[in-house]
Amino acid sequence: MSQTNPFETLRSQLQSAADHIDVEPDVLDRLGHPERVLEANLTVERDDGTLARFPAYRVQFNGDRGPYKGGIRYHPDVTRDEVIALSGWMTYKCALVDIPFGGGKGGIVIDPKEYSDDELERVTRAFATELRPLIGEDRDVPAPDVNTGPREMNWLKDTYETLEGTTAPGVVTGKSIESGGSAGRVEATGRSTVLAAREAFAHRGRTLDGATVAVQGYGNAGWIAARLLDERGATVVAVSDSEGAVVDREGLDTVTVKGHKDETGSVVGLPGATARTNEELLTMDVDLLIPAGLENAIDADLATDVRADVVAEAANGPTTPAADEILVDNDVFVVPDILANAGGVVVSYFEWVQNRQRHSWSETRVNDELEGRIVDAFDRLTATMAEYDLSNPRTAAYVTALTRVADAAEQGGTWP
Ligand SMILES: NC(=O)C1=CN([C@@H]2O[C@H](COP(=O)(O)OP(=O)(O)OC[C@H]3O[C@@H](n4cnc5c(N)ncnc54)[C@H](O)[C@@H]3O)[C@@H](O)[C@H]2O)C=CC1
Ligand SMILES: O=C(O)CCC(=O)C(=O)O
Repeated sequence: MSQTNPFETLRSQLQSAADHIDVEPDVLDRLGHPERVLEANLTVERDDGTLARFPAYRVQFNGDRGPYKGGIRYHPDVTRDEVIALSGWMTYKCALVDIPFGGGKGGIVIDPKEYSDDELERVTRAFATELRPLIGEDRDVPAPDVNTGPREMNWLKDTYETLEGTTAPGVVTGKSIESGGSAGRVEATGRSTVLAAREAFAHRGRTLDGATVAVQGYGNAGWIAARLLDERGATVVAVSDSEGAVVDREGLDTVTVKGHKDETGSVVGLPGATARTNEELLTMDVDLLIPAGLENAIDADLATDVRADVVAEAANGPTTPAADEILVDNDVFVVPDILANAGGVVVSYFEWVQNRQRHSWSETRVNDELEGRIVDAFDRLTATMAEYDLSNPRTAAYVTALTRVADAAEQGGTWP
């Protein structure tokens, strides 16, 4: 698998859209780079009394449409360019689904499996202390991403509020319900992936009922997508994580797989299933493929062997630009990440609104409003494909998103 730099991927995606709209090269250059990058070294005491150092980043990519918004990732392979790319994707994702946020992202270079819960709490609180001058309900609003969830968001909020001497629940989203989180936020990313896949199938005159599905990555996004597809009558035939894949052509019980992963740490070894590699999963003969792991899962070499009709990108940046072209040439409909996984940030927006209003919505209201946003964004995507005669859905998504960000920047007087 080739390791394309995600920041180059982002710039290539923006260029593909700019080729079809009236954006000057200097404006494109500006909108393809972050406004600022915080680089910190978190120093934390380990349980044995020694010190450990963790490089950490928070990137504020663009704030022309509202406060910077985006998750925080804990992973040993986090790099500065990766976090920049992720923050850029957040900028264009928020614009595409038309919520009043800019884009940001954070990351800590850490393998959380190697640390105790107490150590992870100290790391998170150390990061919150570094972030304090930069974040805030109207400035920059973090959220969960890979290897983080409600627990880490609660710690971030608590540290921020303690240091500021106030209550400010909207300073982070993805919190637990008890700490001001929203109903439906944990499921939102997987839910939007399924809604987007449903729309893509409908666009091709098909339904999800009876469709076969492979899901790469069985974390928050992947497992929820798999479970909802299972509930909607699709057959999930393969799932994976970083350790490998398991396959059952008769269909996996998604809840049983989750239980096995919670118990053993991996989907691998699931009783009754056949072991496969991640590459084999990605090239299986299925109707729907959901990459829900990390970037660069589908490169050009692998793309030629992808046999799914629809790819719905739960992960950010799973398809390299070269692979994207091959998939389009092979008539695979790829629902781009900035639409398919936008449910996470859309429900984060709902959480932020509820926090600002000191009010809470029912889960039904959250899910209904999420569905409306995703369906609208999908309709806009297909309308843009038709209007500009585009065969690549991702280019259409960026045509809309880039136009909105460029308009906001220009009208806000970002440059003379
Ligand atoms: N959590 C959220 O709200 C959102 C997450 N995303 C994206 O979804 C993707 C997954 O994030 P989460 O589910 O939140 O993370 P997670 O930490 O809950 O799960 C990640 C899963 O991916 C697996 N994985 C990692 N490397 C892999 C590889 N090389 N091959 C196969 N599986 C691999 C892990 O084993 C784990 O099962 C990321 O790209 C993230 O940026 C996007 C929007 C929102
Ligand atoms: O919920 C959010 O604010 C951001 C989630 C996220 O990091 C993403 O969409 O990639």
